[in-house]
Formats: sequence, C-alpha cells, structure tokens
Amino acid sequence: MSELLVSGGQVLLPDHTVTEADVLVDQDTGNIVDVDDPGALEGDTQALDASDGLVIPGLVNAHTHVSMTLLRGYADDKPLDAWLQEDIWPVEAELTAEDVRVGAELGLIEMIKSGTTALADMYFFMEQVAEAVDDAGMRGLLGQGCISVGKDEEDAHEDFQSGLAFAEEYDGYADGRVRTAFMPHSLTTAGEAYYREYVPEARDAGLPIHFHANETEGEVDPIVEEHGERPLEYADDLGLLEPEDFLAHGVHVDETEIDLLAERGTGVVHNPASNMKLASGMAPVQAMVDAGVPVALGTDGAASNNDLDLFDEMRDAAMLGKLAADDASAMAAGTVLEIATRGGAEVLGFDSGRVAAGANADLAVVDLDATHLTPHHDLVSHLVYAAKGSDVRHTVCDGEVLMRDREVQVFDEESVRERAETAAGDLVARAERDSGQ
Ligand SMILES: CSC[C@H]1O[C@@H](n2cnc3c(O)ncnc32)[C@H](O)[C@@H]1O
Ligand SMILES: [Zn+2]
Repeated sequence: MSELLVSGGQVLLPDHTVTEADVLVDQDTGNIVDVDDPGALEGDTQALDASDGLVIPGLVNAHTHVSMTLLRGYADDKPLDAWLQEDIWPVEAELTAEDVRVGAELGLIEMIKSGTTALADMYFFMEQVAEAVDDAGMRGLLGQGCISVGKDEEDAHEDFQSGLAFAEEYDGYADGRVRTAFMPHSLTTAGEAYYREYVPEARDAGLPIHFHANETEGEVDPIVEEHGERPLEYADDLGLLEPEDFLAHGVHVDETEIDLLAERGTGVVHNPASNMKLASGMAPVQAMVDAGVPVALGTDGAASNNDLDLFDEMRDAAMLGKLAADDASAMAAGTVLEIATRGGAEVLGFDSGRVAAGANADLAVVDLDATHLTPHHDLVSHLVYAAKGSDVRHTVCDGEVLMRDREVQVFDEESVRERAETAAGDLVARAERDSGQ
C-alpha cells in the first residue's frame, strides 16, 4: 500500500474548526485514512510538509468552460447577449479539438495552482477536456453543451445525440475521476422539442442534467411570454429539476422558484464574478441557502471572469451576497467556504469537499506564513476574505500530489503556456479572416 502523509500543519475540519493535526492518505484507494494528532500517524512512502500551513479540502469549481482560457481578455465589457453573439460564438465557431485541449490544460493548471481539485465543465470537443482532466489527475463532471437555436434540425439532433453519446462513453473515465452529465446549454438556446426528446434518454442513461438558467432578465421574459410560467416552472415541466441536476447562475429567481428548487433538491451554481462582469444581476444566494437549495460555487469561463481562482470567487460571493441581501451578515465566511467545498462536492455527486477519514483525498495546503494573512485571528475568515490562489503551496487529488511547493507535477507549465499563446493567436486570426476584418 502506498501512502501520503500530510504533516506539520493545521487542518480545517468539516465543522470549520481548525486543529493541529496530520492527514494520512491511502494512495491506492485515493481516500483519507485518518486525521489525527501531530506525530500520531505514520506513512510508508511520500510526505508532504504542511508546516506553517492549513490543510483544507480541495475547492470545487462547479460551473466552468475551462478551455475558454484561450479567450481570456478577448472580449470584455459587454452584457451576456452581445458578448456571446458578437464576439464569443463567432470565434468559438473556429475552435479545433487541439485548441480545446490546450485551453483545458492551461485552465486546469490555473486551477491546480489555486487549490481547485474538481470541476464541472460544459463545452465543445469534450473528449479533449476529459483527457486533459485525466492527465491533470483532477476530478471532473463533464458534458458537451448542446444548442438547437440557429441550427437546422439535422445539425441540432446531431449535437444532442453526440452530447448523450459523450456522456455515456466517458462516465467513469480516468479511473472514475470523470463523471458525466447531459448538458443542454440553456432554457432559451435549446428548444422545447429537444428537451422533450432527449431528457428521457438522459434519464434512461442515468445521467444528471446541467444547464444555464435565469442568468439575465432578457432570458426570463421570453420564457414567461411563450410558456406563461417562470423559467424554473418551465424547467420543472421539462423534467429538469431532479435532485442530481444543477443549474448555473440562477440570478433572476423569484420566491416560488427558490421554493421549487428546494423542494426538488436541484442544485444552483453561484457565479458571482461572471454575474457582475456581464452585469447580469445579483443572485439571491443567501435566500437560496436559507431555503435549503443545494448551492455550489463556480467561476464560469475565464472570458467572463477573467480567472479561474476560487479564492477570488469566494471573496466575490461574500461581498456580492451582502450587497444583494442588503445585509452585512449575509453570505458569511463559513457559508461561502461551505459552498466552495462540501456544497460543491455534493452538488456534483463527489465524495470530497471535507478533510475527514473515508472521504476522497482531495486537498490543498494553504501557506499561512504571509504578510497579508497576519495575524491569525480567524482562518475561515482568511480563506474567504484575505487569501489568494497563489497562497496554495500543495494540491492533492485522489491521493496524488498535483502541485508540490508550487511546482505543478502533472504538466509542463511553460510548454502549455507557449502552446496556448500560439493556439489563441491562431484562433483569433482565423476568426478575423473569416469575418473579413
Ligand atoms: C455550448 S458549450 C457552452 C457555451 O456556453 C457559453 N457561455 C460561456 N459563459 C456563458 C454564460 O455566462 N452564459 C451562457 N453561456 C455562456 C460558451 O461560450 C459556450 O458557447
Ligand atoms: Zn457558463
């Protein structure tokens, strides 16, 4: 049996208390064996030094489009609709499988370097993302984003069929670290007929469903006009609100919809930075937490954020949550940390998000020996309000060390950066050539 002993530091326990302890990991099962007093545990093989550090659960990025790192800074300062239609969709039409692969590698490196060990990802060429997640040693819930608007019927059916085929083929890939979902893009970009046809197929295949919903006011109004009900009532009619399902954004949700989500047990991924940058609005996230909706945290893609650092996102969730509720006690540090760890893991169906015996050994060690983290009154407060992704010293997923002393072990970071720079330049050149610019 090979083991990993993370020792010499403090540990954030599931109840958010902090104690001096060591963590023993079984690398064969990828699980935590024990969390015990300093020196009480012995490991056979590898050691990871956590002195002056805090061992926390690996963070969970529950909604992203990781390969959009190639489009970071490509189009900013526009609302969602214009941003997608004028800039993002035209350039995405030029994407190749190789682009998606290198964009994913770049984004996964960024995540590893900021303590994220699991993600939910919706994009194109998802085989490439699955292989990159495998190489990264991370955990992913992956799905091809399916769209019917703007396509002829044959192409739209092909998109939904290949989305289901990907999900069925890749579920359990990467020694079980990759799980899959059926991912229609949104309630407005996938037509009702496609939901009626493919949701039952997804259910037969046992797949969860993930989609964008209630992101902007402009997306809510047409659904109310066409269907005479709120978007999430429409989603419920379509069979999209099962306990294993989860939607992204949920900004413009009313009380009825919040109650419906709580009743159904459907998850909501809060994306505060993207919601602010695209001026989509302020999600009533504390109200959803209070109602018992399973809430998780996500960055959305790097083109609407513009980074994949969940420490930034936690701070944004706390700040925006207070503003949205007009209440400084809303989205307190403990609540935010919970949605970024255990809450996210539960929404994605992973047995991670906590440092406890039996859980997946998905961990990050945060360096506390920093000027901006001094003094140490309250480490939960520090994680949410003061720490940065660059404070992460080591990252571990499934018992394997993905980053040691800030050296990424699973990719050649320099070479990925070079390849990504070239791919991004070529991609934009193709888009400009084809648009006649
Ligand atoms: C069909 S793959 C996913 C699709 O989603 C686009 N996207 C990125 N960010 C958002 C967002 O905030 N709302 C809706 N859609 C978004 C992405 O560019 C891909 O086209
Ligand atoms: Zn999104």
